[in-house]
Amino acid sequence: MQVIRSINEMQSTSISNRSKGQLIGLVPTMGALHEGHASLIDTAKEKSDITIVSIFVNPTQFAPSEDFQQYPRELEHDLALCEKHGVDIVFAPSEEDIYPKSYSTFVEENVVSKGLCGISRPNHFRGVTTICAKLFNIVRPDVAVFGQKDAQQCAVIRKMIDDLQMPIELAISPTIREEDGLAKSSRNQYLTPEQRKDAGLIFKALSEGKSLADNGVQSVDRIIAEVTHTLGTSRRLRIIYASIVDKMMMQPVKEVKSGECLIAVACWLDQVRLIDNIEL
Ligand SMILES: Nc1ncnc2c1ncn2[C@@H]1O[C@H](COP(=O)(O)OP(=O)(O)OP(=O)(O)O)[C@@H](O)[C@H]1O
Ligand SMILES: CC(C)(CO)[C@@H](O)C(=O)[O-]
Ligand code: BAL
Repeated sequence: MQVIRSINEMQSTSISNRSKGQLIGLVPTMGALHEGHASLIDTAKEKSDITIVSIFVNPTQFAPSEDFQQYPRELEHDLALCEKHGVDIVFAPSEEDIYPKSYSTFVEENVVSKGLCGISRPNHFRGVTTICAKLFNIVRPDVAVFGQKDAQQCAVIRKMIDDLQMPIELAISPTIREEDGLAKSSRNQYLTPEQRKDAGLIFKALSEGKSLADNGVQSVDRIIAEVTHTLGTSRRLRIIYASIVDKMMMQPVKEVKSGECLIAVACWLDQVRLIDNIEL
């Protein structure tokens, strides 16, 4: 496995591999890798000849009040996981190379990114689309793999790829969960044992909502009432949003149509912000 830190070296390596006809798969990450990331790597390996994992904690997607400084950085552990899963190249650029002092160009999607997390994290997706556009230009992937756990992120990236005619296939990998259903996430590390117990309520609430829909309930209000009721049973949990939206544009729906929408939630578990979703 090769570890590349230089942007120029990553770009020339990819250009050379592409010229040999090799398909390149990219898994963009912020590191602190877990089984969720591992399943994205496995998906990338199935779809490409060369699998590249990028590791970069992207400052532009964090608000000044958020956890950029505190975000876990565990390069040795990450390299071991990548090696174990047969990654060919880890691309781990420095912040100064990605955003030199003179940096001034941003990519912004203006519809899909504005609701849900876009309300409480107004510049977040602008940071995500900017870093992904840069990674796509540097790594030149044929396929880029993202996790369904971040459903709005997937929809925003899909729209950017489409709007900007980027020649990239978007592959979406299912959410990998803990035994009690909690979506695996690097931020789960922040949870105390008591908070970790209450975190299981998020998937419980989503599953109860889905079960109503599976039993023919089409009323958005009825399903959201159930979801918020369950989340409300923990005094530690504060709901940021709980919405039913269409899968492509992330806009609120009036009525549940099976196969077309999902329940998305974000909440504060004390000081830790968690998101999850379930397809209906
Ligand atoms: N449990 C999971 N199942 C599937 N994909 C996941 C899971 N967790 C993260 N991913 C995906 O991994 C990619 C990189 O995500 P990231 O490095 O931010 O990890 P994370 O665990 O989501 O961290 P965070 O706590 O910051 O949300 C994203 O495409 C994300 O959707
Ligand atoms: C896609 C991403 C790596 C961009 O920084 C990040 O938003 C993430 O880890 O989901
Ligand atoms: N996986 C989402 C990255 C973030 O919350 O910044």
